[in-house]
Amino acid sequence: MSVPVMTVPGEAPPTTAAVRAAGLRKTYGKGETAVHALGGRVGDDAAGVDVGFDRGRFTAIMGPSGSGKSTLMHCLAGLDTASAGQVWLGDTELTSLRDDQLTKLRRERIGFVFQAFNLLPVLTAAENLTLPMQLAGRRPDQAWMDDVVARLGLRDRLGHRPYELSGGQQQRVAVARALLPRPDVVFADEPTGNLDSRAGAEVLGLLRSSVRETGQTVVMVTHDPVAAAYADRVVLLADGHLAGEVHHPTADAVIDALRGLGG
Ligand SMILES: Nc1ncnc2c1ncn2[C@@H]1O[C@H](COP(=O)(O)OP(=O)(O)OP(=O)(O)O)[C@@H](O)[C@H]1O
Repeated sequence: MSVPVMTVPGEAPPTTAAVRAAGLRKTYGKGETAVHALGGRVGDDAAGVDVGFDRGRFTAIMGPSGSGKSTLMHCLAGLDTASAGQVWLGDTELTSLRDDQLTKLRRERIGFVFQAFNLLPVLTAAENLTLPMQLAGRRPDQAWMDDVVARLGLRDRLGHRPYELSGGQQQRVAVARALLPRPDVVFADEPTGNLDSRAGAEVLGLLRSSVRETGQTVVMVTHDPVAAAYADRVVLLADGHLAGEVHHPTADAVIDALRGLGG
């Protein structure tokens, strides 16, 4: 017998993992200079990293410098290959794909927001926004584009080039660019690292509302407990291993959890 799924208006629907990893390990280099960035050494007793990121939720990844946050994100996003273990994006196992298949998957199903905005300086905001979809041979849905542009407060900036925009405006273009193809997951790597606190709060609020209002899945690496408090859940890493979680985080709860790691 199937059980009806009840959703309450205004609340997120029940979730399953949009992206997950099992037994994930990453080692850089070989021999004596090898760095076991994630999950320890292959063959060690300790298991690799098992972690899932719920669909329609905002998750932050935190931990001390060198704990493996970027490595985890890069492996989850198919930007780096795993040394062992598996990564799935929905039902697709990334770790079994060839490079060309991974490139296609990243283009079609993953959105990225980086600390450095990564906008092309010769293109207008509008051209930057639509470039990834054009490269993928897709046409953005006009109503959806209008909605994203309006929500991100970019309507009167679309004809501007990046150097004519503030850092906060540039990052909002980068967020809109990531949201436009309706990706399975948006990965954000220190998205507020180059912004002042007000512009940072705007960008985080936009990521938050994309999760709440459109069910977008967001996974964000950050050092900032205030930024992490915008998330539904914080996953903590230490020395390349999972080291705990904070649900419904406040900045203070995150600071306490990081202190517990010695971070
Ligand atoms: N390409 C690489 N080659 C060799 N070692 C690497 C490489 N990338 C990362 N590492 C090492 O792997 C470990 C984890 O790095 P990673 O960048 O994932 O940590 P992080 O938690 O994101 O750090 P930070 O907060 O400082 O950005 C570190 O010891 C780092 O020096």
